[in-house]
Amino acid sequence: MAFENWDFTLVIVVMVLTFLFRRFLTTPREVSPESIARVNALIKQKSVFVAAKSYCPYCKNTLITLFDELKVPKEKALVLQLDGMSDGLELQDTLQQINGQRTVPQIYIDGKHVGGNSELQKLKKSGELQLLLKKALA
Ligand SMILES: N[C@@H](CCC(=O)N[C@@H](CS)C(=O)NCC(=O)O)C(=O)O
Repeated sequence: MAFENWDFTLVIVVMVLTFLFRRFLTTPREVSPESIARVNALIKQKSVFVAAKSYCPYCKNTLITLFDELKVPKEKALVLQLDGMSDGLELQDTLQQINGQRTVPQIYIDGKHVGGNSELQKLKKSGELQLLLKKALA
């Protein structure tokens, strides 16, 4: 019994150390200026830009908020599912280089970085998101 508890503790310790190592000691891959220019152009291509991953629940929530609740017209938005793209990792590295955020979703409205789903939901609650979208889609 006592051993089982130690096993569990060890697993937790390894998970925490792995997280800390990945979070603080690994640097993102170098990305080329061309890649930065390409991603900046993608961000500005439509009024709304979302970089997502198909299995990500935060991304699903963001897409529901934008398209189902706030009725953003699909043609006004560029949604990239990074996990379905051969250069998805490079795009994610480049986004991280541009705005410092690693996680998805990454949301831009009118070319401006909004953040992830939690920031989007906060903006929706305050009513700011609706105003931002109204301006961006006008
Ligand atoms: N607080 C973030 C959480 C987002 C998050 O944790 N996303 C996960 C996927 S569900 C992620 O990006 N993990 C790293 C990765 O996929 O590279 C938000 O609200 O957007």
